Amino acid sequence: MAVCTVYTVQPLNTSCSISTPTKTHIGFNQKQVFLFTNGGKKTSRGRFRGGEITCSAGDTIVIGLAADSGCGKSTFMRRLTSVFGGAASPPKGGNPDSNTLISDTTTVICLDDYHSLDRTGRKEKGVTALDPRANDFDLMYQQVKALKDGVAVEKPIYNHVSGLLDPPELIKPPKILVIEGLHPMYDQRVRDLLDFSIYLDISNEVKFAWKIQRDMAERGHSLESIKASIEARKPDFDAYIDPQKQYADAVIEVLPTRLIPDDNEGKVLRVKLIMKEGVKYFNPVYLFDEGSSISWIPCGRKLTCSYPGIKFGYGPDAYFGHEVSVLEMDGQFDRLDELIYVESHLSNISTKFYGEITQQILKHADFPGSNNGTGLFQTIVGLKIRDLFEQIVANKALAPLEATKA
Ligand SMILES: Nc1ncnc2c1ncn2[C@@H]1O[C@H](COP(=O)(O)OP(=O)(O)OP(=O)(O)O)[C@@H](O)[C@H]1O
Ligand SMILES: O=C(CO)[C@H](O)[C@H](O)COP(=O)(O)O
Repeated sequence: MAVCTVYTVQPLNTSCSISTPTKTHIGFNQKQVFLFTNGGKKTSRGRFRGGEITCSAGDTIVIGLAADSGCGKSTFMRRLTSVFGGAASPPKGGNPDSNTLISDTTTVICLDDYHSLDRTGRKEKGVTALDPRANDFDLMYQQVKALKDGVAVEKPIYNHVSGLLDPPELIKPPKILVIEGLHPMYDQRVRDLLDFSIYLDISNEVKFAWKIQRDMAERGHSLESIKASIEARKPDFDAYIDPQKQYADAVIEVLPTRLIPDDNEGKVLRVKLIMKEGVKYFNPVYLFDEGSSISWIPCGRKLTCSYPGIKFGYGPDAYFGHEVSVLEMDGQFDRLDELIYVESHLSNISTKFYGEITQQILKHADFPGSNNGTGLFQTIVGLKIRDLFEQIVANKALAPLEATKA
């Protein structure tokens, strides 16, 4: 009796479907496998003890987060991990300069690890890290695909301290893989692997203000060197990074406030959450009335607002030819606990209990942006990703039942 390809599930508590020429058959949870004849008949079942069995359809969902350097990716990742109830840390006992962060549910890999040229190599060739020629998209694709299919990979490490490529580290397939960095949506093959994608779109004025805050105040760089570094990156940023936002399912756009005329301090922010319509497992958040256009100044009896106040906006729009819903917040909260008032007027936020957004923000009050739309919208996107993940898992669990009915 010939046995056809055998598949199993690598992570526990996941399921896996198997296709034979005659029928789709279903794998099993908890490291158990079925063997199938090439006619599609089940022959035996037992515990998986390792070997050559691989999974035909992995259960890892892949999230892409694109942004320029210094635009809040790490902060966003910390908020996302917290929504899943854990803290992330680098692989235990591994390279201390690893860029990877692992928690119970999520593994965040930094796409800088796919730089094909190290710092000296880029200098010699006169290319920046943003240039596709300095990155290995074939390897990025192969490894993200392998992880999505449930197969562990030996991923390279780009060492930001030495500027060199270090020996690789082992990455096992997680429940949720986040690929963050400069190019998660640049290569179509990688883009097609994404279950959801986000772009952090920080306007030049705000990027400059944040860079000054971090690199001048915290790292001792001069104003001139910060300006020069931003200018040097700009052509490649415009050519290779910025265009990725057209592919994103959600964009968080950060702009200077309109509440203070000619403001150039970059402290008060106007933040837009642009949500694509029609994305599977993603229902955009809305304010008051889905599909209407709303302008709301919540400052009154329930919300303390000092100058320049707070203004919300919501409504339908178009973004790179796609239908989108846009939620906007201009200004900042005086008291974070009063955010509950705003939260209670938002719908489709995918919280598990009343006040979950406010609780998350209060928990991380010290993270940058907790008092404005960046913190609020990053938290909301985190909740939407949790919801998307839970829907995908629930759907996969139903698939075997559906298949047996067929
Ligand atoms: N929402 C925010 N509001 C104000 N400042 C912020 C915000 N997010 C980030 N920043 C500023 O930008 C800096 C970089 O943030 P973060 O480390 O999250 O970015 P990053 O994209 O991960 O950076 P890198 O890629 O360089 O490691 C922070 O130290 C802070 O000064
Ligand atoms: O744009 C970047 C992404 O974080 C970095 O500039 C790039 O990874 C190169 O890093 P380094 O300056 O440490 O050599």
